[in-house]
Amino acid sequence: DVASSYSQPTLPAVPPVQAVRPPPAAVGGGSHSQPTFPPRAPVRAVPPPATLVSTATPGALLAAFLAKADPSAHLRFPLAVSPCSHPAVSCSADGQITRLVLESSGLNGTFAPATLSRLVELRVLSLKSNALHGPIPDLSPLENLKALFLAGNRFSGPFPASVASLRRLRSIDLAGNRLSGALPPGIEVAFPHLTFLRLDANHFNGSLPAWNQSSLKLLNVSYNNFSGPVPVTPVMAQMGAAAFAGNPELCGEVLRRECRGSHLLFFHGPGNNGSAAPPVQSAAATGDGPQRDDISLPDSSTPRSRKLRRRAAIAVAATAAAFVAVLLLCAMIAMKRGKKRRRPSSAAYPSPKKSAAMSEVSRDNTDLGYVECVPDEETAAMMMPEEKARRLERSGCLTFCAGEGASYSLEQLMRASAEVLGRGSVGTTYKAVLDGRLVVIVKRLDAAKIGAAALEAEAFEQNMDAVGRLRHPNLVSLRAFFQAKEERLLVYDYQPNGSLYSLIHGSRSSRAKPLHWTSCLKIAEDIGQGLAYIHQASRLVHGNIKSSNVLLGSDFEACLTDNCLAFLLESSEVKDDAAYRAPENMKSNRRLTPKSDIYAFGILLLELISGKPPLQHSVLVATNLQTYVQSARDDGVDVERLSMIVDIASACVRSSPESRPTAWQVLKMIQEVKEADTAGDNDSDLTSNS
Ligand SMILES: Nc1ncnc2c1ncn2[C@@H]1O[C@H](COP(=O)(O)OP(=O)(O)OP(=O)(O)O)[C@@H](O)[C@H]1O
Repeated sequence: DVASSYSQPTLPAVPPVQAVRPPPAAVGGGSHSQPTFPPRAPVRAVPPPATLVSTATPGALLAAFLAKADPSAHLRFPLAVSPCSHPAVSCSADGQITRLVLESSGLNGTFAPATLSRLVELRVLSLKSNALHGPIPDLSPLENLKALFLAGNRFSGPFPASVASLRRLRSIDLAGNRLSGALPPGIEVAFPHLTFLRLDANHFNGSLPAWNQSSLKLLNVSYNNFSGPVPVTPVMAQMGAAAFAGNPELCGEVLRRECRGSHLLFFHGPGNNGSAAPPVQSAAATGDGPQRDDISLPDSSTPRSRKLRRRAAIAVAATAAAFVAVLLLCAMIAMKRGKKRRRPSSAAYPSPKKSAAMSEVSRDNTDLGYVECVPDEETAAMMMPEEKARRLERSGCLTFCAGEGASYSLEQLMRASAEVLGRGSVGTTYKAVLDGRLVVIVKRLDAAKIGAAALEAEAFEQNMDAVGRLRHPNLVSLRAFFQAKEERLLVYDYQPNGSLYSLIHGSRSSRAKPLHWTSCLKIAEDIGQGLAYIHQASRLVHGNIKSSNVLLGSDFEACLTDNCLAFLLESSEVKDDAAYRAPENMKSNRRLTPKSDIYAFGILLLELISGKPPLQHSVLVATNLQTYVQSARDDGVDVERLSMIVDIASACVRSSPESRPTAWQVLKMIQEVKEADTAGDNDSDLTSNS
């Protein structure tokens, strides 16, 4: 029994999760009943970059950049007119570009050297959430740059040394790329004003620098291959263990993981040759700073540690003072506006049936008289999520998640043209187009379906804040959320290629075959990656895994959506898809756990490889799953490998939650089958697609 042998405790207890997906390839391979992928759009007709660069006007430099970054001219950027008139661009009085925000714009080429890097007046550059690949070019001429957001692309190569020369940088976000190698020496002191640094979900290795500038409010290096002790500086200790998670070789007291060859968890960072040194107490441990239950550091009374402690206390006090000041400011603005505006007490939570389009959302919310608290874009780009949160009044604010720059305002969101995509278990889903360019998905929660408890403002904000921090190539990102008195909206990335449900069942006739075997393995691995990340990185529960909650991204990568809305489902009488519901959750008052996600994943796996609808529990227990799946496939898939996947699914759907494998174990099992399959393909004895 493959599954039971895999579920032996041979796997690490706290394993790493590969947060970066492998190169897209498998989905769509083969000729057997595959979706027809859209053909490539024609190449933009622009002069060759060299010609453009030599003229060196901002417009020409931008054109040269787009010629390489957007080879299919997907963006339709109007290059004939001045770029300054485009909403993605801000310019100085003399026409120099100071801000360029091309997020989620479908850029899938490369970042050509000597293009944007010659826009020397740039303050903010964001190319987040595209599919740019290749190295990050030399950016050293951008001496004025304060915010650099390149997260969520496929950049490869080392940490760009040129970035380390940009001393004015305050915000750096390189998360979710394929960057590798050690960080440049001296990077910990390269940016005196650094407030925000995200390097998570890359392939960086080597030791961690000892960042300790008091300005640094957010640091995340999780899901890389860093090794050695996490330096115990007051600033790093305050970040909490999650900031360093997913680096199996990291150790030290911040992670409460003993370093090999050391019996003392006292470190002063790299460079001390691992020798034991007196411990440094973090601000968290002084009781002054935000308390984190995962950090408890030993006491110390050396002069050095006292100095560090004093500094930490000052930093925490300053942060607290700023927090109070901003709250007061927000409250004053709210009171002032509240006096001016009518605030109808009867602003009912509109029924989704009533609101067929976002224009209705717009009318409702205008009447609510919300407080607009989105800062201007440059400020937002440099603000910490915490700072943004401080700007958040209890109602009526649009909050951007996980350090996202505020790339649109609440007003733009409310003005967006929108179409209803469907009515799900927790509300209505709209596809909204902001200012005719940016497409987002807006989910409008329906209080009647969910119940008031889960929508209570503070709990809702806390939950969405946690969900908004999830960033993984196989998860649909929550970008922002909005709450007014009786309104809750969630804003997600738009996924262009439909759902797995449609792919499996959509246009198929009743005699249709299941998806190509290679695609099945790739999709199963993608979902496994996303789920393992949720369980490992955040310790949250997805709560609603099913084929309609797996969407296909621009490269047909499978992405889980509606992530971690379990808190909405638990407290309600929501009618979810019962087939995916674990037997222990059949009662209405259910507590969703990682093991209920695993059960749902098992059902989904069977659906994926058989091409048949999800099996109800009562049918499942009476079914020989091997026969059930094999009878659904007549495409020559190697029987042994097929039965290995069925074994994995069988382990997931065991009645007892304790005996189901973890998401990480499931992922490893799928990857092993996939690797065996690839090796077998090379021997050309598998998966004939007749
Ligand atoms: N991020 C997205 N990008 C593109 N389409 C989406 C996105 N999110 C949802 N959809 C589509 O919108 C439709 C409605 O989704 P919704 O989540 O409201 O319903 P559901 O998935 O059927 O039910 P549930 O609420 O139980 O998940 C579905 O067809 C879904 O594929």
